[in-house]
Amino acid sequence: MTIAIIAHDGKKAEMVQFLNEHQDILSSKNIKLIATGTTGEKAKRAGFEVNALLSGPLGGDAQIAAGVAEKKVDMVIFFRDPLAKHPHEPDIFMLMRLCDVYDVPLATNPATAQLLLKAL
Ligand SMILES: O=C(CO)COP(=O)(O)O
Repeated sequence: MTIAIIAHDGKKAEMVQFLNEHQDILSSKNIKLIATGTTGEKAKRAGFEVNALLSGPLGGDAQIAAGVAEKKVDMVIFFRDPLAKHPHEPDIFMLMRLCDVYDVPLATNPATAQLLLKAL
């Protein structure tokens, strides 16, 4: 299955920590990771194999949204920063909307993401 990982700047450290804490699941279940650009680079530097797409503000969220619509993405882990403004807010809402349209599990914080991974 393909899991998309995305983190806003204020949440990238939390994402890397989350990935490290769940390394066993993420590397043992035939899971492929895709990510927005900068999140993907950080995950790669932490030792994960990730397909890094465009950076979020440059269309990365939109690429992942397209993957959801094309049924190529099975789960989205998106650590959003609710205390920051984002110039690409419309893309962020599009991604979340399409997860609801296509009934794709979407976790927007580590507690929910942990529950989703445990359910695999
Ligand atoms: O902006 C993002 C999600 O909306 C994340 O993009 P980056 O991973 O490229 O920073």
